[in-house]
Amino acid sequence: MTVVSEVRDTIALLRAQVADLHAELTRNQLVIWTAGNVSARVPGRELLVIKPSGVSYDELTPESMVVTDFDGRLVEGTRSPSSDTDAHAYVYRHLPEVGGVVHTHSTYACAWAALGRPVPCVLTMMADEFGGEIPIGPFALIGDDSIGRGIVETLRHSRSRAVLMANHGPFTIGRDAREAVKAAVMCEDVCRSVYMAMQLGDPAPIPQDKIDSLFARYQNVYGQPGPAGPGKDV
Ligand SMILES: O=C(CO)[C@@H](O)[C@H](O)COP(=O)(O)O
Repeated sequence: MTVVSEVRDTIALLRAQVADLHAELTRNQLVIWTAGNVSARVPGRELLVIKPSGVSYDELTPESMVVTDFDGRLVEGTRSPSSDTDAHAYVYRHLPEVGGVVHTHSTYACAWAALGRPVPCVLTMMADEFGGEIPIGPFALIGDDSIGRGIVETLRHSRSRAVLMANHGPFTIGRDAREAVKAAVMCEDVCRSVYMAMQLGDPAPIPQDKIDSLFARYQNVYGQPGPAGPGKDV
């Protein structure tokens, strides 16, 4: 029995979930052409499911998803994995609580990334979802561990599920892939709202104790009780 066959059912579910979640990127207008990707950790294994590189979102199916190890090596599938696979794998290797990673080039988040300016916490939704500002990560070139390292170093000591990699764009994390997609949607929305606020004047910061209180409520009470757990919008 191979390592993959032992988790075949799990991988089948993740292939379907990851393929479906790419449709959320287009539905929420977070990507153009093929510029963005979603992945999911295979629980208990050093494996991840991610989209193939450069394939149109319309063509993505569960079968076209690929499985790689945490060195980005293809384990299952016929196509080359996303060019951001090394970054996703680095996050899974170093942040064990993370089950999903998303990268997009959404417009407003990229505008903040181009400025290299963190997004200040001036909206309750930011406090809810990100627990504070959305930080900027270092400039890093694609092709080795440097993007992953920048994501992990920035998010390791932050409550934020989003980082804007300088001159590049947003990477988001979650306990699963759906949560990481939600963070990507909310990241773009608050980047747009705060940008608009700044056209009108100086947005008012939220005091730290209020941010803490909003974050605690949203993470622990919001949503439906039950197996999905608090903070899950099932
Ligand atoms: O940021 C980049 C390239 O700069 C990537 O996110 C690509 O734009 C999408 O890559 P694939 O997932 O299709 O390889």
